[in-house]
Amino acid sequence: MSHDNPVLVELNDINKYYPVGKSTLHVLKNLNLTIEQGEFIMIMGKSGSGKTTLMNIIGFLDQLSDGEYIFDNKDASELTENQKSTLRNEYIGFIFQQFFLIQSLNVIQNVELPMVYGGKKKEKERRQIASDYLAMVGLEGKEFSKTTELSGGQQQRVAIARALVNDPLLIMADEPTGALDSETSEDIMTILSNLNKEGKTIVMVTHDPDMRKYATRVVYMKDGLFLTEEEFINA
Ligand SMILES: Nc1ncnc2c1ncn2[C@@H]1O[C@H](COP(=O)(O)OP(=O)(O)OP(=O)(O)O)[C@@H](O)[C@H]1O
Repeated sequence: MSHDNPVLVELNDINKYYPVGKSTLHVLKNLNLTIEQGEFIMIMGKSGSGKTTLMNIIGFLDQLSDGEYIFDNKDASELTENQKSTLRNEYIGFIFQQFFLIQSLNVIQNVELPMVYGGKKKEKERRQIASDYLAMVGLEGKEFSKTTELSGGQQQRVAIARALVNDPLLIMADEPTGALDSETSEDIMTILSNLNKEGKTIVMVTHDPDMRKYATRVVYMKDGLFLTEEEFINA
């Protein structure tokens, strides 16, 4: 891996504990991870290994218990909740297995939403940007459809467009193809892979080894620890 690119994410010795009854569950164990701009990181591991917890910490959806998190040269521990939600909206685009589209809004309104929250762009500009991204993911003509009228693959395309409209530094994708058939999964992965080739940094969680071919780097997890590929195969 080259070290020419700026570092976007730096996790130093982070731990995450969850209280479970009277005891605590140690979910992430002294993890160190550096992500440079332009990488496509695939976090692989079985159910319960801690992938989603790690993603949630990187995406400012959850707090670490201890350790240091530097995002885009900003120390997360020094950010207020308001600063974190602004950062989440402006710098990070989220894609989830279950799409999480808002059914009471049509397709283009869903895609506009992160710009509405951002409050910086006028309605006409928002509409134009949203429609450009919808065209980019192959959904031209579906702008005013209900989200419930779309196939799973189309819904995930809407979610990808929504994740992109604020031109985020980082795309976080948690099992983005988990609810899709294999052909549709490949279409979605081709979109993500092309975004990465154009320079977007992507972190994706999966338990599907076939997805590794899209990554520039694979991170293996088991029981809250990072393993080498060899350790992972033998585990
Ligand atoms: N809020 C919580 N409170 C208590 N335990 C939790 C909480 N969230 C997750 N855990 C536990 O932390 C561990 C890691 O969970 P996590 O969801 O990060 O794993 P995962 O690798 O993403 O699994 P999956 O592939 O099933 O989503 C699991 O043992 C889980 O039960």
